[in-house]
Amino acid sequence: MRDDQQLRFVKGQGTGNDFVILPDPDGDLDLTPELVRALCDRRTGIGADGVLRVVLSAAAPEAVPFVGSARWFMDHRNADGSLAQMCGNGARVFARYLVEAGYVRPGGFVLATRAGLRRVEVPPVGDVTVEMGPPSFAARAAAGPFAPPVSVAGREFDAVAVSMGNPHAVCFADDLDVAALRGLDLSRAPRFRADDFPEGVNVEIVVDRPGGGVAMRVYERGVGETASCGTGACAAAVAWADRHGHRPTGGTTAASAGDVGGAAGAGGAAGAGGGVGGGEVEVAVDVPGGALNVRWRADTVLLRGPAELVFDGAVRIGMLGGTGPIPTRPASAGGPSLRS
Ligand SMILES: N[C@@H](CCC[C@H](N)C(=O)O)C(=O)O
Repeated sequence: MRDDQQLRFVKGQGTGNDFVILPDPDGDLDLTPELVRALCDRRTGIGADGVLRVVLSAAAPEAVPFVGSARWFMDHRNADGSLAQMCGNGARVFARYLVEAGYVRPGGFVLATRAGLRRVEVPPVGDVTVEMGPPSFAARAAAGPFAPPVSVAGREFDAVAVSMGNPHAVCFADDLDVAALRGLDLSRAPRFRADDFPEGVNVEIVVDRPGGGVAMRVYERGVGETASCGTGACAAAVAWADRHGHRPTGGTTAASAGDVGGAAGAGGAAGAGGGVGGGEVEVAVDVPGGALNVRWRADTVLLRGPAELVFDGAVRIGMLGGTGPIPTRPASAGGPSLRS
């Protein structure tokens, strides 16, 4: 519900990666970068790492190709107003919202995202799982393995470039333990060659976790340091497993279905340190905001973790720094503006 002055929202978070959820089923809201920045401002707005606009696929021009497969489109924006292809924690929070708001029954269903269709599994209570699709390791055909230099926290790394729909540079800090990882200064943006990451990149710093798996911190494209990043956790997990020679075996899992892959959320030992079983590789990923579980299968990666709705309310748009009345889509326009 909204009027010219107020915009209703729900605040959600998954392992501390937090989002302003804007219900906009019919796509009436013109979600400008300025409005996103104002909502996400932690001093003068609600405060969040990003915005999740909840819109019917039929009302989102980008999602029209998915209308037959996914009723809802996750319109994710970074806190700086930019678009991202995918957000793993966002997808889990978005799915939890759809269930709690009564739009979808608990269980398995499919979301439309800018990276394509993503199957989620939302139990009535407890962790939410999203099927993230297969990772893609970047390689430079002629020049051998691609190890782009990345400078972050005052250190230089040869990163592992992994796409989870969005770009990641995974940096292994082999000489650091978890305590030393916590002590790094991530206040400054990482540096990298624009040619290596023309769309920018999310940067993960990764160390071994006692008991197996990894601990990581992340500097997100379009946000800054965050308490967690779901796509980053998947990128870190598969890069770590691959580095140790652990790759999933077998072909498409029995439960897979078309381009959204297998049934998310089935099986898997919570908190497993890292191991291979039944053809899949399971990796525990600790982030500053909590713990995530990643399972890498031959055809997809499953991300599991908490997703909570924290509070809801109405924001007085006129009071947000630099914004005027709520921007609405002109009746003649084909859909909401997707300027980045
Ligand atoms: N926090 C997200 C990733 C959000 C998008 C990212 N900042 C980008 O620009 O690619 C996640 O949980 O995956």
